[in-house]
This record gives sequence, structure tokens and C-alpha cells, in this order.
Amino acid sequence: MEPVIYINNLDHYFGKGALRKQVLFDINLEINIGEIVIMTGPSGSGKTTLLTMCGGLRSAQSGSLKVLGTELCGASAKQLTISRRHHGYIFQAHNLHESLTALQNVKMGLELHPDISVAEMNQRSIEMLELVGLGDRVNYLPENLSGGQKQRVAIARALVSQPKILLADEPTAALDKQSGRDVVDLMHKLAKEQDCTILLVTHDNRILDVADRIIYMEDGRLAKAPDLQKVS
Ligand SMILES: Nc1ncnc2c1ncn2[C@@H]1O[C@H](COP(=O)(O)OP(=O)(O)OP(=O)(O)O)[C@@H](O)[C@H]1O
Repeated sequence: MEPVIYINNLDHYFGKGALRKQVLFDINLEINIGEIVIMTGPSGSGKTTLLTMCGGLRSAQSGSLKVLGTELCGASAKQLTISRRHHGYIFQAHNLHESLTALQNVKMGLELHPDISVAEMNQRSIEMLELVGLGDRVNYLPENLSGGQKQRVAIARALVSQPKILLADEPTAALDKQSGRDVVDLMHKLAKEQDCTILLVTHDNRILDVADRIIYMEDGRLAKAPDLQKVS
């Protein structure tokens, strides 16, 4: 079966002219359907850059980056927008709209899907909030929710459209130990139920056990994780 994410000889540069700086070097990676891959590594090593490229949030310039069979390297803005419909995103700071209720925030996860009626959007969003244990908080504003609850709303928003790929950048960074664990377990459970592939960037060693595979980024290159090097 074709990998969900296929990356071959991918390089990436920021800036132009004298300020041009290479931040990704010859990345090669395949991620299969339903796999949970955690990407870790030092700050500034390029993890978020790679994640946003996989998500079609940043265009790829050199090499090959295929997501769900579509080549994103050199893709137009329109093609990237289409590609984004298949993804859910979760960020460190939940990124909820403070003036919108939990339900309204989750419904935004269906915004790119004009084929779904308003009634169905409501129903699916409420069901999703129930699944993340917030059925009694649908009309709450983010300011009245705890950090863990806000992140659960973000998970509901990311998964309400049943995306094929879930991209998460430091989803537990702002959470205490137990909330972080709960959030990751929930992502894991829901993604497995929906056969969703997860690529998750984290510095949080407490959640590494959720991964099927851990990859390590250093200075813009995929490298062997330090503990593996010690063993070999
Ligand atoms: N928009 C940008 N313009 C120029 N340089 C950038 C931009 N975004 C990131 N960089 C640089 O690219 C490199 C990789 O950054 P990136 O955010 O991908 O690293 P990271 O591994 O995710 O770091 P962290 O763990 O701190 O989030 C860094 O040197 C960073 O300064």
C-alpha cells in the first residue's frame, strides 16, 4: 500500500539572496496508514518546518513530498488548500477562538467542507465534543475551560472532519502531566478508531510511548535518536 506521507530528498530554504538559509537537508521518510509517528529533536532543528510542509501550510521547493498520493513539491496555492482538507491540526497553544463557544470552535473544523449541511455540522460537532468528554461544555467559552479541556476542544475540532492525517505540534506543552497524558491517550484512541495517521512533534518525553515509531531531527536532518546511538 502506498505510504500516506512519502518524502524523498526533500530540502528546504528560508529567505532569499544573501539571507537564504537551508533548514532541511535531504529528508527521506515514509509514514504508513494508521501509523503514529513522533518527531523529536532539539529546538530549531526543523521539526515544525517539516510538519507544516506535510500539512500543506508551507510549500515544498526541492525534492519530493507526496501526501495521500499528491505531489506537494511545487504545488499551487489552490492544490495546497485542497490538500489541507484531509488534515487535522493541533497546536501547542490550542488556538481556539476566544469569542466562540466550544461548539462553534469545533464546527470550524468542518468549514472547509461545504458539502455538509448546517444541521449535520452541529450534530457531528456535538457528538465529537461528547467523545472527548465535553458533552456538558458545548456552550462554554474557552476562558471558562481548563487548559486540558481547551486542548480537548482542539482535538475535537481537528478530528471532527474525520481527517486521514492528524498533525500535532507540541500538543501537550502547555499542560500538566495528567492532562497531557489524557490528551495524548485521547488522540491515540480516536485516531486508531478513525484509521487516522498521526505525525506529532514533541519535546515531552512523557508521551513517547504512544508512538509506533520515533524519529529524531537534528540540524535539519533526520538522524538516529541519541539513545539508539548509545546502544549501537
Ligand atoms: N519563517 C521563517 N523564516 C526564516 N527562518 C525560519 C522560519 N521559520 C523557521 N525558521 C528557522 O528554521 C529553523 C528550523 O525551525 P523550526 O521551527 O522548524 O524548528 P523546530 O525544530 O520546530 O524548533 P522548536 O522545537 O523550537 O519548535 C530554525 O533555524 C528557525 O530559526
